[in-house]
Parts: sequence; structure tokens; C-alpha cells
Amino acid sequence: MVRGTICRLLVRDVRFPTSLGGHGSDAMHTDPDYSAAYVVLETDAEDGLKGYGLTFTLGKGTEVVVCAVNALAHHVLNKDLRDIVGDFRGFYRQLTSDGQLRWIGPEKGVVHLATAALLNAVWDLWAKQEGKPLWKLLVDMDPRELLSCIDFRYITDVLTEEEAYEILQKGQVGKKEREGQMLMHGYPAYTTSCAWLGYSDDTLKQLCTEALKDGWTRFKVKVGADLQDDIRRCRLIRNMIGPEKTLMMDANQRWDVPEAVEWMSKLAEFKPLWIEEPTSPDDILGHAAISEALVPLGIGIATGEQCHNRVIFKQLLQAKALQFLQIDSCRLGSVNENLSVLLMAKKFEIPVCPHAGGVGLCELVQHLIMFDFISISASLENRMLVIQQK
Ligand SMILES: C[C@H](O)[C@@H](O)CC(=O)C(=O)O
Ligand SMILES: [Mg+2]
Repeated sequence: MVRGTICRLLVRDVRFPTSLGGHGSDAMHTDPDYSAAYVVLETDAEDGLKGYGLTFTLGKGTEVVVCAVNALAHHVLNKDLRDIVGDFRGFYRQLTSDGQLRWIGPEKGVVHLATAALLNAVWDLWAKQEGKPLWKLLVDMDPRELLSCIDFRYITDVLTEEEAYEILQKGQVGKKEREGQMLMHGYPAYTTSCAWLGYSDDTLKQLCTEALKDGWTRFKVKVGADLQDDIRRCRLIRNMIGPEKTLMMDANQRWDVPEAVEWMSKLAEFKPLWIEEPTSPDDILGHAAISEALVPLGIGIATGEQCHNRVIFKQLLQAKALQFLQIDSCRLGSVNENLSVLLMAKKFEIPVCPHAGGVGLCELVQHLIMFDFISISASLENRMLVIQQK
């Protein structure tokens, strides 16, 4: 049973100097310091449990997100946790509809990252009070209760609550077996850790050798800054992993639409499963055009790590602009909004391969994707998550 009134909210600016080693670097983010705005919620309940939530940032931006969390804090403080989760849709909408703060969103940018951090902390607290990991809380939840956490505003033209209910009802079949499968075998994963853009060829070779030794079979390489470098690095990694293993490429929004098509046509010989974020995350029709040109070459489009909200995902799906959908546990408005995107992806039969890798993301996203497999998608085909290589 959920319990207690939220009596304290702490938010910390946590940063790691990853830029010093080029870790996490790509064609647009050459000096990322992996960071997080980290929220801790305390209640007056005697159990002493706390809710921990975060959103991922790249360094200096963290102080701005911390400010936004503080600006939203009054929506959470002194609230009874039962009232929050008892009307989670209403609470999500209260946060995202703040009459003054929504002007600097709405449901996008810094204020939405702050919403994600706060709501992630609420979900964590709820799961802890129920004595379950988050994925299990979601899996065990009655479909109607689960749907009551989702704000369907702006997406009912593609997914009504009743359709979502039918999806969840169908997902009940074989649920126990899939849960057992997850506990026994886990979820398929890939690594990006060998091939950040700032790494030398020697580092790439060394990390790739270690990854192969550790049994990795799916690899992602950063591309997009210099074509000749990309050709050399992609050849190197493809030669090392062989023709059978899976290779993905990630351009982190570097290109114009025609440039993306031209560039990827030159990298097609390395047989990438997908090109990720080929252009601006806001350019839905641009993604559709790139997809139309590259799918015949066997290259899918993956995007989502910088998609603001469910509306952008809705339109990407409507426009057939992506073949792999990458939710982000800390950019969308927490579990609430991620649930709506998982359900839309199921309706369009597009596999979800979440974005992760940054501070806390791999840990968070496991819960969402396990729930997706057990209760929604019931499929592992063309699906994987990303885990940090040790
Ligand atoms: C700046 C981040 O490291 C970014 O490159 C992550 C990313 O695009 C990914 O993991 O995918
Ligand atoms: Mg990416």
C-alpha cells in the first residue's frame, strides 16, 4: 500500500568528467560530461523509504535542469502519495500544465526533463513501497490502473484508451512465461562503448577485441563528422566483428536530409542495421524521406533519444519515418509518457530499442523494456537495449 506525505525534495547536480577521455563523444557532442539532475523524495511515513529519480544531462545543462526541478517542486511537496498515484494521469497533467512553466515547454526541453526526473522519483518511491522492482510493479498492475497513469491528450487520433486496453488484454496471454524467460535469460543488448567518435583506432580495436571476448554480438559506431574517417572506422569494426554480427551507426543529428542519404549510401557496404538520428529530431518528414531512400538499401532509421514527447513519436509512426523506436526514460515525461509510446509502437508494430548509456539510463530503461516484452510487445524480434561495456 502506498503511504505518506512527501515532506522533502532534494535535487543534486551530479557530473562525471567523461569528456577528458572522449567517452560518450559523437559528431555533435564532442565534449560531453555525463551528468544527471538527481532528485530524492522523502515522506513522513515510518518506513524511511525514499524515491530516487533522475534525468540525464551532458554537463553545464544540469544546473538549468536543477533550477527547473526546484520550480516544479511545489506540485510535489506536501502531497499525499496516495493522491498522486491514485490519479497519476491528473498529476502528470498538473505538472505539465503549470500555467506559468508550460510556456517554456510545453512538454519539451528543460522543463520536461525536470518533470521526468521528478516523476521518475515518484515511480521509484511507489515501487519501493510495494516492495517490487519497477518492471514488476508495472507487470502486475491491472490494465485499467496502468492506463489511468497515461495522459492520452494529443494521441487519441492514433490510440484511444480502449485500443490501449485491448493491447494490454492481449498481452495477458503468455505473460507468466515471458516473465520467466526474462528472469532466466534477460533481454538482448548491444554496446556502444567501443566506438565513441573521440576514440583513436587503437582504442577502438582494443575495446572491440575485449567486447568480442566477452561475448558481445551487437555493436554501435558513431559516424557523421568526416566521411573518410567513417569509412575507415566502419571497415575496421566490420572486419573485426565479421559479417554475421550486428552493426548499427549513429550520426547524432549531424546531417541535412539529402546529405544523410548520400553519406549513408557510401556506408551501406558495411551493412548497418540502422542509422540513428540522421538529422534533426524535429524533422519528421525528413526522417520519412531518409527512410524511404535507405530502407531499400537494407538500412533502417532509428530515432527517439531527443524526441520531446509522445506527439513527435506519434507523427514519426504515422509518417512511417522510423523502423526502430528509441524511447528515453528521462526525456519523455517518465514512465507515464513512456507507456503511451510503448503502446503506440505496438499498434504500429515498430520495435522499441530504447536509448540508454548515459548516467542511470541503462538501469532505468531495463524496467521499461522488460515490461514492454512481458505485457505489450511479446516479441524480441529486432529488439535490443544498450548496456555499458565493462
Ligand atoms: C552524447 C551522448 O553520449 C550520445 O552520443 C549518446 C547516444 O547518442 C547514444 O548512446 O545513442
Ligand atoms: Mg544515439
